[in-house]
Amino acid sequence: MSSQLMAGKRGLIMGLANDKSIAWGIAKACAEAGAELAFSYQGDALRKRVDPLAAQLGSDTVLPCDVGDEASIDALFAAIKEKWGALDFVVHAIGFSDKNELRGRYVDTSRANFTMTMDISVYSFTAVAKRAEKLMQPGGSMLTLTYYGAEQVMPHYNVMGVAKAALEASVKYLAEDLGKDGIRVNAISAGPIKTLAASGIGDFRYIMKWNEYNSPLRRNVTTDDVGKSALYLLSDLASGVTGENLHVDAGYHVVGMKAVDAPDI
Ligand SMILES: NC(=O)c1ccc[n+]([C@@H]2O[C@H](COP(=O)([O-])OP(=O)(O)OC[C@H]3O[C@@H](n4cnc5c(N)ncnc54)[C@H](O)[C@@H]3O)[C@@H](O)[C@H]2O)c1
Ligand SMILES: Cc1c(CN(C)C(=O)CCc2cnc3c(c2)CCC(=O)N3)oc2ccccc12
Repeated sequence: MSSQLMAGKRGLIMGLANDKSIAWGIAKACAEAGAELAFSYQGDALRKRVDPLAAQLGSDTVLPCDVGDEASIDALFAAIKEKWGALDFVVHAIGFSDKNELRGRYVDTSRANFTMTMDISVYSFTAVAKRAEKLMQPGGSMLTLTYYGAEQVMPHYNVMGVAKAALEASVKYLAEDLGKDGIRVNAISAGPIKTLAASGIGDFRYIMKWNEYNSPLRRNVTTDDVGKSALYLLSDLASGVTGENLHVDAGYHVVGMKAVDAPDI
C-alpha cells in the first residue's frame, strides 16, 4: 500500500510510548511508505519500550525529549541536525494534564494544572515548529493531534478541551507563518482510542461505546485509521492542504441527533 509515497523523506515522530500509541500507527504508515524515521521519547522509563519499536521500523535514532524543557527541545533538534542536516516532517503526538482534573467539573481546574497543560499540550507544538522550520525546505509538513472535546463539551475532558481548542488555533497561525516557506501545518482530530493517555480515565469504556453507537460508521477508529490519514497529510498528496483539522473519528462530529427509527435502535 502506497509503497513509495514517502521515499527519501526523513521524519521525526514525537510522542511514541508503546505500540498502542497513535504515534505508532502514524510511524508504521510512514515507514511502510518509505520514510526514514527518528523518534523522541519522554523519560528513561519509555526508552526500553521505544527502542525495539523503532528498530522494527528500521530506525536506530531514538532521542530523549521533555517538551516542557527548552534545552531538551534544543538538544533534540541539534541531534537531528547532526544526523540528517535537514527534516521533511514532524509528528507531534503529545498531550498531558493532571488526570485528577480530568474528572469532575472544568470550573475546578487549578491554575497550576491549567498552565502545565497548556505548556505541554499546546505551546510545545509551537516550540517544536520554531526549531523544525530551521531544518525544513519547501514541501515540509508538520502534524499534531487534537480531539473533538476542543469543539464541543465532552464530559470530563475539561482543561484538555480548552488546550486542544488553543492547539487548533495555533495550527492556523503556524500554517500562516510557515506557509511562506512552503511548510504545511495540520491537525488530525482523532476519535477516542484506548491508549496509555486514555487509561486511568474514568468511564472511558462508556465514551468508546457512545462513539461506536453514534458514529456514522458505527465503530471506533484505530491507530491505523489515524496513521493512513496522517500519511496523506504528511505526504505530497496533501500539497495544497495547510491549517486544516481533519476529523478521523468515524464521522462522529457530523451527527447532531440520530433518527429515532434508526434500524439499530
Ligand atoms: N487516545 C485518544 O483517544 C486520543 C484522541 C484524540 C487525540 N489524542 C491525542 O493524541 C496524542 C497522542 O496521545 P495517545 O492517545 O497516542 O497516548 P500516548 O500516551 O500513547 O501518547 C502521549 C504521549 O505524550 C508524551 N508526553 C507527555 N508529556 C510529555 C512531555 N512533557 N514531553 C514529551 N512527551 C510527553 C507521552 O510520553 C506519550 O508518549 C495526544 O496529543 C492526545 O491528546 C488522543
Ligand atoms: C477521549 C478522552 C481522552 C483521550 N484523549 C482525547 C486525550 O487527549 C488524552 C488526554 C490526557 C491527558 N493527560 C492525561 C491523560 C489523558 C490520562 C493520563 C494522565 O495522567 N494524564 O482523555 C479523556 C479524558 C476525559 C474524557 C474523555 C477523554
